[in-house]
Amino acid sequence: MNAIELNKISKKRENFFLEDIDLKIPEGFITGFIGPNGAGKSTIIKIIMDVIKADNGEVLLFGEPHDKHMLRENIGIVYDNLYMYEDLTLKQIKKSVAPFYRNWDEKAYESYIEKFKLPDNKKLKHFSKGMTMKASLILALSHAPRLIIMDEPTSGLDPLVRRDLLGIIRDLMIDEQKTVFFSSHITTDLDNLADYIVFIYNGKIVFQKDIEEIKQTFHIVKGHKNDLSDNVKSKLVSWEHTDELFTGLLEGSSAAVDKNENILIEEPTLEDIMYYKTKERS
Ligand SMILES: Nc1ncnc2c1ncn2[C@@H]1O[C@H](COP(=O)(O)OP(=O)(O)OP(=O)(O)O)[C@@H](O)[C@H]1O
Repeated sequence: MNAIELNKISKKRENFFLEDIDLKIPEGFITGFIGPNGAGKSTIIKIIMDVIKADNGEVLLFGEPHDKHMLRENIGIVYDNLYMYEDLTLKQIKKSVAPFYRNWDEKAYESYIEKFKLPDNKKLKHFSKGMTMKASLILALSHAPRLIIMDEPTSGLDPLVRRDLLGIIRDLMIDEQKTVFFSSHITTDLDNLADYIVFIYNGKIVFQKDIEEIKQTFHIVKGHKNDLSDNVKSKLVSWEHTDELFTGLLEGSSAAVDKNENILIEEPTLEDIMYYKTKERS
């Protein structure tokens, strides 16, 4: 079953156009949603959450069209919005939101408070950014949603807090088999976490693949500039070079270039793929 399915979604904004977006987010996995600033990630998340309407196309959540009840009960959204409640404690916020959820699980809330080591009787204005993000995650998790959507949860966090938060998400998957849809322009967050990657650029989906397929599809190719023949160039998505050396991204079988023993083939990071794919298109 797909947790999220977008069929031919379009949305026009002043200087931006989301065009014919088809997307399938499978249940039970972590899907990373990557793309540079302004690519359209938040716009798509807002369309999924019914905060803004698409001009055309269809959104299905667990196979059903949008409906307020289904959205509230089944989706936990985690983003940087708790600053609106900075004069309240997490306990006070919890008291006001819990009655809206049929499946609110007070025991789960308390165990997350303990696990994440958050003081829930302290005003949010005294929380660090990382603590606020964990608070948002606790509120989302405590109503037992089937799907957790995180919009840039790690942006603005220092590397240690980011690692801590990513560890929490990983543990959630081991313990509870949640479905997570996680947008980030910090691709290193997703290198060892995501099962699937959706890559968006300029309002278009560049690819959606599982991590294994990505490893088989993309290769970093390196060598001396003299080995950057027209034949090698024709196989590369894009490349760059100094006076001596070149580095590029190959999409497809590495057999296309590995006959040349001076050429090195390496596994790319998601950042490499995003970098060279956006170079191709710019
Ligand atoms: N309310 C709005 N009205 C008009 N244009 C908008 C509005 N919100 C966003 N945009 C434009 O839509 C485009 C996509 O923005 P969006 O926030 O979806 O990108 P993003 O991939 O989430 O980027 P980031 O990583 O920077 O958050 C941008 O060009 C942005 O300027």
